[in-house]
Amino acid sequence: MTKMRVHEYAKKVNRSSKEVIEELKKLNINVTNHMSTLNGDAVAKLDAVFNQNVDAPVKKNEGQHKPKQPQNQNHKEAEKQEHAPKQKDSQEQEEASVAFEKIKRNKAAKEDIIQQPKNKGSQKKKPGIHGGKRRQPKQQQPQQPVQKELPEKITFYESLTVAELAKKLNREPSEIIKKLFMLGVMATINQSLDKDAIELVCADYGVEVEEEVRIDKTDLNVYFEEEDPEEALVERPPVVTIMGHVDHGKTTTLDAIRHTRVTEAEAGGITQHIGAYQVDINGKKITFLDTPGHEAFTTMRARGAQITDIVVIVVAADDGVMPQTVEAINHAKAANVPIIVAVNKIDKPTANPDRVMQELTEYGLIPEDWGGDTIFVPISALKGEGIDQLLEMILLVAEVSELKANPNRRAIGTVIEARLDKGRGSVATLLVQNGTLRVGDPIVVGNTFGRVRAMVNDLGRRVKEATPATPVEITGLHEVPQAGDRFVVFEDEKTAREIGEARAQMALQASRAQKSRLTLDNLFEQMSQGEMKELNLIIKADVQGSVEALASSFMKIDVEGVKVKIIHTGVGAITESDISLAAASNAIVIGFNVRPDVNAKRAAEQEGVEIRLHRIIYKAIEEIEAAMKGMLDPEYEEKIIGQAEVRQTIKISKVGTIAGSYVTDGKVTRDAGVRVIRNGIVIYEGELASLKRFKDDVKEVVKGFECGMQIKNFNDIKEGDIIEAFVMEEIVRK
Ligand SMILES: Nc1nc2c(ncn2[C@@H]2O[C@H](COP(=O)(O)OP(=O)(O)OP(=O)(O)O)[C@@H](O)[C@H]2O)c(=O)[nH]1
Repeated sequence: MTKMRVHEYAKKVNRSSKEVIEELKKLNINVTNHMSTLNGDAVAKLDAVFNQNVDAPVKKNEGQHKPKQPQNQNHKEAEKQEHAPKQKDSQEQEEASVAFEKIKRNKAAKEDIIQQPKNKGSQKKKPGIHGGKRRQPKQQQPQQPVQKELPEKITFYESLTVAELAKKLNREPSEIIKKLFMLGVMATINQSLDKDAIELVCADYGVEVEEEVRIDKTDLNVYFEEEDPEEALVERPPVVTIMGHVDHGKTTTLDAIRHTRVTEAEAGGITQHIGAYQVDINGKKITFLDTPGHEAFTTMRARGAQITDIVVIVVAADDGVMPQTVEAINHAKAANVPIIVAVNKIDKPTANPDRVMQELTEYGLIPEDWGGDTIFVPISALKGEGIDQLLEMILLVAEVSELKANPNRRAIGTVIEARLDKGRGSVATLLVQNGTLRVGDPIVVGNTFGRVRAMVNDLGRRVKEATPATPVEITGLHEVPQAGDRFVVFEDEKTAREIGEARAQMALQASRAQKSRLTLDNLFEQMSQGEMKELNLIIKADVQGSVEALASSFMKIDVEGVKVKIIHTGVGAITESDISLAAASNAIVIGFNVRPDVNAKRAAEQEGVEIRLHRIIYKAIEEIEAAMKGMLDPEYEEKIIGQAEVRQTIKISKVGTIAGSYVTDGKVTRDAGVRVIRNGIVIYEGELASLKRFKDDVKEVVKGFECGMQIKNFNDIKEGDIIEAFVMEEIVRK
């Protein structure tokens, strides 16, 4: 005789658990709640009460033929008809609920085999689900299917369906479904399981799981994260940026370094400004970024490119620490880059290097002599004094930093400068950060791509390759990239083209999305940024009189010096040409007693043109005025959309309490606000953390269906609680 729980029985006879419990009380059978187990005797007695076929068999293979169901199933069908919501997904919900029913019954019947969900045509496809070739239908030999060994480890990408997971684990899907059920997860064979569920099942089998991470080839940052084997790494030159307050001598210092330290052989070369240069000190190179100031440094950083290894802060000894000195220190600190202080202009009689050092201690830059670890080098950039020491110190800091790169890989790096040259096309200075860049390399730079046609170094000489930390100017790109863009060399031109084109496409879409049209909501913002002198309006109304009345009233509005300008008026519906005019002139369209036609509506959506419809003149005026003053607050009112009854609570560690509920009225939506009502009293108000049908997150659940709800920051949910769902609806301005 079958044992089952009260709620299972209630479901079977299509009654509420409460009714069943009441009947049981009448029968003098003691139960505590709907989770209580009923023995066969009790079930038989209840069957008699509820007119069930005593011992109605739960057929093992009923899934094969849908109509052959136990009598009670007809009740279910009837119930479903009754509650059938007009929702699109009602079919799915029904199917899911049939499958759920079956799992429950089969569990109750302690069956070994759980039927597959009764999806359309699933009977025929069944062998396919098992891989197609293994044709022996498992149902025919339910005795003891030979179990294959469990794998030690499985991998997955994003998610797996129950069937896929079963295959990976060498288990029958039915077994997985059962296991999931035991673990509190209702699932059907084709349902996809998230990471948590997969891990739960695998942990239960003692199988290790690993989520595969697939690389997005179009994301250039990915190539920067690849690590090189330790043995492939060799020392590379440091990349240095010079920062400091205006007129403290950044440019003079950069010039002094450039002129004193260009190697003998290269001395004849005329240094070119390509945005960076290298100097050679006894065989060791240092790369200087030739764009002094913070802007370049922060722009690069803002774009995610950290290319500087050491910052030299130039402070004039006759002037001391100034605002931009502090700014420079903060930038370097934020980037976690070591700082060397060059105390400049020591040739000046008014120079007071000690004062500079003293002042800098306030910012945590303490000289070694005073017990700190910041290197201070007194220099006179103008006279070329102290430059050697400065360079030596840079090399010392570089050595401590152990800067390394792998020259034997495809190059990656960052754009330092780029421009369009009349004769040569797109010209970009690239700093190779890792690998070696060669002429002919297929390359993606920012959102453009190409092949390195020619390469010129900082001395204006043509070179064939550029090793790590070397700046070179290249030609051969289709478009001009931006400073701070990253570049990556690819194995072949085809890949570079594909990735470059994909990136260009993505950038285009992003920029389109960004190009925000004028709306009432951003009107004030645009006005306050001083970008707007006039507010362009297009007025369409039902009669000429209204057009004129509106136009003259709008013209009188003057907020913060921004005037309303009527660029077009007309009688009749809002048309597509009104929209294109609005789009071209960044205007808002006001419709008075008229509506946009279909094409206009579509065009407005596409172009992001705002249309405001009104029926009362003063409201139209008020709205525009309020928008210009930045006082356009949306108005909301609350609307109760549904109610659900908590029938069961499930505690999941680390997650919280899930309220297994039944929607008794209206609907519950994922984004609705919720109130927990106990004995007619609101005990909590908040929002949902999750709304699920079985294992699936859903947007809404309608009357007559069960769902699992979790309330954000509230776990004190109890059986019998009522959950009221409400939304705040914006009142449409008329
Ligand atoms: N006496 C003396 N004057 C210097 C020294 N270094 C720079 N100067 C002078 O200080 C002035 C400013 O120098 P720049 O190198 O242009 O300073 P900067 O920091 O690059 O200035 P901005 O580019 O305007 O931010 C120039 O007139 C230089 O000649 C130095 O060591 N001694």
